[in-house]
Amino acid sequence: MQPSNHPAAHREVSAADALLSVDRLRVSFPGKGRRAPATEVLKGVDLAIRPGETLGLVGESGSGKSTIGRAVLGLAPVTSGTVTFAGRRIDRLSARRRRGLARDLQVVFQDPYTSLNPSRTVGDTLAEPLIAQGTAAGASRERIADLLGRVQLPADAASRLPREFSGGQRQRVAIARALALDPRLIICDEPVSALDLTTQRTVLDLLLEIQEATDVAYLFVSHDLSVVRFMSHRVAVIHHGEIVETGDAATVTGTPSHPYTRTLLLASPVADVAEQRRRRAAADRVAKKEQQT
Ligand SMILES: Nc1ncnc2c1ncn2[C@@H]1O[C@H](COP(=O)(O)OP(=O)(O)OP(=O)(O)O)[C@@H](O)[C@H]1O
Repeated sequence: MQPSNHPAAHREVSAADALLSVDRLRVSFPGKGRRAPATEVLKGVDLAIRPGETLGLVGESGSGKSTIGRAVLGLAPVTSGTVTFAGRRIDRLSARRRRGLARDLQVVFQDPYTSLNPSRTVGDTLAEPLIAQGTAAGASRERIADLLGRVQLPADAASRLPREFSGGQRQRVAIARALALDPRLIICDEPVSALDLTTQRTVLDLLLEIQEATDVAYLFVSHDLSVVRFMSHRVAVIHHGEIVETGDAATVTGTPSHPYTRTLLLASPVADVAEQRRRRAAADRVAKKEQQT
């Protein structure tokens, strides 16, 4: 394998510019049996995101994408390394301080069918973070109407239950909940993979519109290179728990320098058969050249 170009690329974002910085992050999960060895899932990951920026994180299933998001949220066991948000270390926060961080750091999960409480109305779901942060009931009703408008759901959605909505509409509710406290960063963990193609596009467009209006930053996790290319300013590629390539989205997804990214690019479906042939030919040429050297 070609050496990673990652350490140099990580310096694209200086510590002073970063809203989120993940440095040499290692995460291990304990083995299943008493004697089973621990599995190291993240092996020294470095990432940085600027305010208002989307960093796409792409890699195949099991590569460790969600674990990065979960570690940032304090939900995965960090063995070593640091996570810094807005200049403050957040990798070893107490539960109370972690709750305080919810104002600035939110998440949208993959599955809109399990991420919403089925017995709570949409209005109650949206009120929860507002009330937890001390917003008065009257002000939160207004805010809920505003949030529903922002995600293009009707005002009467507040009195309905999740089961009355389609997958795409539920994901809009999850996005509205994430936006409730005007966060600075949202971790979007495969936010459209459970949706059909047309619905995917409308949800992605909505996320872009929200970013344009609020300057929120996204860590956008997906196994789908074409979705990541569409959404991201910069892209990081993860393979077996290591970042193998980072750079601006057009370069990483158009002329990748790491063989693994080229494999991902070939696996990414394109409607144009001629374009797919061109990609294959280009990849074959690079592979031949590498064999010769
Ligand atoms: N709580 C856990 N305990 C043990 N192993 C875990 C745990 N969570 C994740 N893993 C393992 O860590 C590895 C990375 O998982 P992760 O969910 O981060 O991958 P991913 O790239 O997001 O893949 P996918 O797109 O399929 O979710 C997998 O092998 C997974 O089985």
